[in-house]
Amino acid sequence: MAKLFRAVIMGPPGSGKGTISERIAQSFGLKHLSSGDFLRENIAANTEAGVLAKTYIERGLMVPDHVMTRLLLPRLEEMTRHSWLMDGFPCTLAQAKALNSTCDLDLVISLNIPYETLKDRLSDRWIHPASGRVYNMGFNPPRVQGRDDLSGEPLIQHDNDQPEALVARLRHYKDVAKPVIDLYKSKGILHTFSGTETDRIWPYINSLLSTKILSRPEMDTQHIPMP
Ligand SMILES: Nc1ncnc2c1ncn2[C@@H]1O[C@H](COP(=O)(O)OP(=O)(O)OP(=O)(O)O)[C@@H](O)[C@H]1O
Ligand SMILES: O=c1ccn([C@@H]2O[C@H](COP(=O)(O)OP(=O)(O)O)[C@@H](O)[C@H]2O)c(=O)[nH]1
Repeated sequence: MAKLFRAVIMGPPGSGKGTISERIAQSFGLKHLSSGDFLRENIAANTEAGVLAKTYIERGLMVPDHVMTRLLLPRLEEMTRHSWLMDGFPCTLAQAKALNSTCDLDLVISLNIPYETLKDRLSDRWIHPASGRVYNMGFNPPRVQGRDDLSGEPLIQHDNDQPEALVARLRHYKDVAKPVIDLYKSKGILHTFSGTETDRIWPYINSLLSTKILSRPEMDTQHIPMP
């Protein structure tokens, strides 16, 4: 049986984590796990963690680490038979350390995208709140303007995707992500991709994952030591 593969994708808001995660999930058959989707599911189901998380998200704040870990780690522990890619978690060093105690990651993808690009993308990002499906008027517009392709329900924009809120969000991301990135760098599993277009970054991510995922079973049978 092919060895299980666990990866994380990191990047500032608008860097394309969701877009790239979907492509990875489709091309490599990994499960795409999203912290935002987990939170939305818990909010919809009125779980204790969901009710608590909602009070932070509504104020545009990050959900505290202990709520995030209590919510996500049990879900990951259930996924012992699946390969997965996690998008949106860990965000902080405390979350990364908690994740570390649960599983060994094979790979971390970090997206490094210029500010102007993030600003342009986010000011044009439209979201279907119930599913978390994301559109952009230039890049992947909905079939009917302002409506979700699958449900036909209205799309919304988030206030904190507008340029006024973005500078503070990016500063916050840089502050909290730096030690997480340093941690994964020191473990030798960090791969950083820079650029302004997902379509141009994607071939590099695709070929990296092709080598990592396809070579693993073969490496196991031949007992080639990992570098
Ligand atoms: N790992 C996390 N730690 C703390 N809070 C989180 C985490 N992941 C998500 N959240 C909370 O859930 C909200 C929704 O997350 P989600 O990833 O869907 O959207 P987002 O804030 O628009 O992020 P992005 O713009 O990077 O896609 C976040 O704004 C934040 O309040
Ligand atoms: O090359 C790209 C990649 C993404 N997007 C759009 O940019 C926004 C942010 O992408 P995503 O939600 O995937 O980023 P995340 O916040 O998850 O990192 C969305 O409206 C995407 O449709 C874009 O215009 N060009």
